[in-house]
Amino acid sequence: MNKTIVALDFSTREEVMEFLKGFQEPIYVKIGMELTYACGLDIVKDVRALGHHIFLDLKLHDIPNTVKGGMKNLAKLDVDIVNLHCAGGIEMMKAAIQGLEEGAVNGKRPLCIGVTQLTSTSKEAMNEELGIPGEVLDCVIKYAKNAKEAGLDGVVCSVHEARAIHEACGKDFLTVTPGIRLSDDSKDDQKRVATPAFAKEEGCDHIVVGRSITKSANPQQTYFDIEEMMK
Ligand SMILES: O=c1ccn([C@@H]2O[C@H](COP(=O)(O)O)[C@@H](O)[C@H]2O)c(=O)[nH]1
Repeated sequence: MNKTIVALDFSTREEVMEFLKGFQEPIYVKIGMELTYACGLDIVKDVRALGHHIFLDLKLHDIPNTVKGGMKNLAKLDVDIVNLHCAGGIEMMKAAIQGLEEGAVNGKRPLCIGVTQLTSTSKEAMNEELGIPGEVLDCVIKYAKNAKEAGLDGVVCSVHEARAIHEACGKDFLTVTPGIRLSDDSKDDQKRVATPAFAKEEGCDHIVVGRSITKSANPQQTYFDIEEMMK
């Protein structure tokens, strides 16, 4: 199974198809809000038809009944992974799993993972803007434990929290880590960043990589280089 999940943060179907043309074998891709809001959920079917694995990153966060209904419909798309915000609470996460089970295709529901704290959130922003005191790690672990209690399959976190999450929630509890940068000195919206090599060291199950691949001079080569680093 590919360790790298490529974030298809494009705004047109043409850009997606052009990018995927470079891959003869199935890869793991992430379809998020930029692409979904531009192309609708038809893009999921188009990418699936090419044989790629899909993490549908729509980060649901609403009252339990609404999330349950939303997840029931997402399950029918037969994607591999869906997600939600752990901040919605345990009741909401349990409802999500119920919805996924009700919508499951051939009795198999997508994996469901919870976003703990966005990798663009710093300690300062979490404390001062979001009003959550303490260390990011403590909040992330608390949310991961809640996710596990609710029956989720894993969480989205930064590389820096993956090891502690596996210790707290078990090695089979998935850690999916965005905020991947090829050098330590990159400065953009991501705050809790790490290299693929460090992700491997910390035992992350999957890394999510967007711009470092899609905006590189040779995206396919960059993808294969990163996959090699994760082996
Ligand atoms: O905490 C999170 C949750 C999701 N993401 C998503 O991952 C990619 C990262 O893209 P880069 O270009 O590699 O920064 C993007 O689609 C985010 O929506 C995240 O970054 N952090």
